Amino acid sequence: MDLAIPSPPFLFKPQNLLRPSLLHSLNFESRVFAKKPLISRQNSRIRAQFLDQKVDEGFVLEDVPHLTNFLPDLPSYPNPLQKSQAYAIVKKTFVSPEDVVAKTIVVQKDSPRGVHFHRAGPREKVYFKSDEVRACIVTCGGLCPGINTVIREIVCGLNYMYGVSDILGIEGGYRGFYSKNTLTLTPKVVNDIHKRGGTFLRTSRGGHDTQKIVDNIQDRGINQVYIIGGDGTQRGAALIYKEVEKRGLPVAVAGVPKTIDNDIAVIDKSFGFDTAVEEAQRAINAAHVEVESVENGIGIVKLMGRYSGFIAMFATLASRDVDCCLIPESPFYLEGRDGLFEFIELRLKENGHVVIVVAEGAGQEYVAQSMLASERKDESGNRLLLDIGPWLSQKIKDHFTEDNKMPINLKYIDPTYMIRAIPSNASDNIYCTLLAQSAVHGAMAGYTGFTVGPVNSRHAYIPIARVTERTNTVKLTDRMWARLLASTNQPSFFSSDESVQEVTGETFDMINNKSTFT
Ligand SMILES: Nc1ncnc2c1ncn2[C@@H]1O[C@H](COP(=O)(O)OP(=O)(O)OP(=O)(O)O)[C@@H](O)[C@H]1O
Ligand SMILES: O=P(O)(O)OC[C@H]1O[C@](O)(CO)[C@@H](O)[C@@H]1O
Ligand SMILES: [Mg+2]
Repeated sequence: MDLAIPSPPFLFKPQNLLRPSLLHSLNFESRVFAKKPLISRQNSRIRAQFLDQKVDEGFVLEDVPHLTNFLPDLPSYPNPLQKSQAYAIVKKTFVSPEDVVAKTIVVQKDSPRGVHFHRAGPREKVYFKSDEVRACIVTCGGLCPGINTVIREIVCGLNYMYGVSDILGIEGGYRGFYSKNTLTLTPKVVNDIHKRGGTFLRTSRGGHDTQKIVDNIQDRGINQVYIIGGDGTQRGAALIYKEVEKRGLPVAVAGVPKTIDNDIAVIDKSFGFDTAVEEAQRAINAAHVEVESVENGIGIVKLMGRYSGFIAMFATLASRDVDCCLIPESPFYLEGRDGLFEFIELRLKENGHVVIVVAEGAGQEYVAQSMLASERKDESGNRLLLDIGPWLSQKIKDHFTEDNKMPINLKYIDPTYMIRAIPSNASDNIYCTLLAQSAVHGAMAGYTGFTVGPVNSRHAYIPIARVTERTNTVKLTDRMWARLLASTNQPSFFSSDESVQEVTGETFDMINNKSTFT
């Protein structure tokens, strides 16, 4: 494939150095380049020379859109943080646009440099005058500890760091844009909200109508939109950003990823997750206390996790009282050798009790088969899950009472909403503050269509599409699941002759094409 090299003056502009658009113009496919260069090695050397050796072979930047991409004449201003007391003695007040965060930090000597994201933080120039900003904040999807902290810190960050005072709250999720009046948000109004669970702005599922939302943004003169929500919400945010771009509006769209399930890709962990895992300990502890006090006690705790078993996995690892953890990514079976029934019987004989943690999305096929249920969806189009908890409890009861096999004492605990309807803990609060401030710095700097989040502990600006293109799930081939199996000593539920690939979630999509249960 021949290399169509743009003229050097274009190439050597510093702002062009690392952009994927440039890589595209050089016949690179930015995202797969690290693994699969589309040009020959010789050509890539030519390219590296042209780029003043700033772009090494295998370096990929996941650029985020900027308002000047479609509004080239947009004026910029010195960042008011230059005069901020908060940043007065910071050594390096501003983050260079060339500071990047590596997606993969465990590498070999000869590995390509791989994918990188812009480091989040204040930029030297901003593209909004403080008194011309009209920002809005919306929260969508399910609840999660820490949403109120993010709202509070966006409001306070805009006001204290950038002198912005015109901030609106959109009530009740996406549909609030076109069906509700707005709330006025000031540091005073949001002062205490981080101490409460839930969302001060309320939330909803469904109701995303891009045209109506952007009409409303335009009508109200909003020029910064902060959207807090999960994968569905971020998909909606991407559509809003695209429509804003199509209409040529000077509106920055910033996403803050929120999900109790920790199912958002790329970022290290979602806010509120640690709080939820901590709260889950209380339920697990209660189950343990109950079953320890009776003969042949079996405790079952159901935790959230639609397609991703992170809450169940981390709650199990943290607790040490859990004998077996069942997650959507790891098919399990009940009967026969190394099945769940055999394992329970063994533990009862050994310890007199057993605690099982089950993620709500685990074993859905089983429940569906036994209930002959048809698929139902919520307003956002998410599949409504069948209740694995009572189903599993009943199956275990039936098994042990059949032929008077063994007298058992089964206690079922379902703390589902309790783990997400609480305020965030201290570390999540700090995390939420960083997310909010990063989002504010990014929007003020003119970035748009981006989401914020920590990548290998460094906060970064990530193109929205990167966090929505796949669901973050527990990889059975990763060490963390092995650590759990080593800690509980539970069966892995796959036999050695079975290909691990078949059960890792890497070869099939857990959402659309569920795994087969044997
Ligand atoms: N593909 C999509 N395109 C546009 N909007 C979407 C899309 N998917 C979901 N939305 C909108 O995003 C909002 C939230 O979506 P959803 O209910 O799926 O929750 P979420 O953001 O994924 O959060 P969580 O799953 O963590 O509760 C809803 O208002 C929904 O209409
Ligand atoms: O009942 P709701 O509020 O729609 O939300 C339940 C779902 O939301 C989640 O908490 C994700 O936000 C899932 O774990 C759960 O299945
Ligand atoms: Mg979701």
